Amino acid sequence: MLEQKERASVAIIGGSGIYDLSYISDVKEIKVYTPYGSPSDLISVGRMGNVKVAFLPRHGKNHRIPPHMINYRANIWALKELGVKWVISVSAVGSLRMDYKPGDFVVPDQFIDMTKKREYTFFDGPVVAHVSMADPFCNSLRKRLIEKGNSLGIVVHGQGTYICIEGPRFSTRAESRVWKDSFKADIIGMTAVPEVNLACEAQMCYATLAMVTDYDVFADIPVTAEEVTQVMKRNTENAKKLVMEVIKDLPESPNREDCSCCSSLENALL
Ligand SMILES: CSC[C@H]1O[C@H](OP(=O)(O)O)[C@H](O)[C@@H]1O
Ligand SMILES: Nc1ncnc2[nH]cnc12
Repeated sequence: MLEQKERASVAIIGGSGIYDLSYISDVKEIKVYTPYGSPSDLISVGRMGNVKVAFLPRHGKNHRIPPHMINYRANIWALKELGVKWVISVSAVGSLRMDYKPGDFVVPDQFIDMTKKREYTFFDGPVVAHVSMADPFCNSLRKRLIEKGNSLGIVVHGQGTYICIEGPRFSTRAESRVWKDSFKADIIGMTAVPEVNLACEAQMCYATLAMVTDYDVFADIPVTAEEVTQVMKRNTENAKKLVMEVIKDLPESPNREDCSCCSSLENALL
């Protein structure tokens, strides 16, 4: 049940270090109720130019929810309730390769799921769905982030495999070696799964703008939470600018010729 009649076509889910979005005007904070309980926080609904935008801080405003305790289903459900079609997730990630440097952005095209105990689906029965995850991130939205980033002179790597660990702890050195050398993952974080899966089930276009904050634990000095937030703070302006420029040019609804996100359930339901 919705408390009000606010709508938005685009949502930004802010990760570590991004708890508000200065570029939104006419902001109203709203509470959205879902069958899965409360989203991570009130949702800010406002405008960027002519586009109606919703903003949700994934960990809550004071970073009080750790990655394994986030109610991903409530978050995605709430955004769907608001009419959201496009979701841009901003996330801090560790790098597993030297050429993806702290401060660079990556727009991942694949993920590897190493999480252990999350709620991964809206389809717990009696309706059963097996949604394709071959290309989990929306290619149309990814392309917009990459091209706009390049035109703004921001370093955006256009490909990457995001390995999602359960957290909240960081990896051991042995684990990091496996992610990097055996699994050939490029970046590491704790939140893309099941956020992206659920967005696919909800037939929304979803892409991650990942900001590299550290070299995980294969560097001499292993990553710390303090390091992640400091690097993120120094680079949030670039993230916000890029997101805003992409949103300004987004059509109200995705074009079916550019991606198949809004028909993801067509061959998935049993
Ligand atoms: C603060 S260090 C680890 C934390 O940062 C990332 O969060 P997010 O993806 O929401 O930016 C990572 O996934 C961990 O949750
Ligand atoms: N090295 C790392 N491992 C897991 N999540 C992260 N978020 C930012 N850096 C990370």
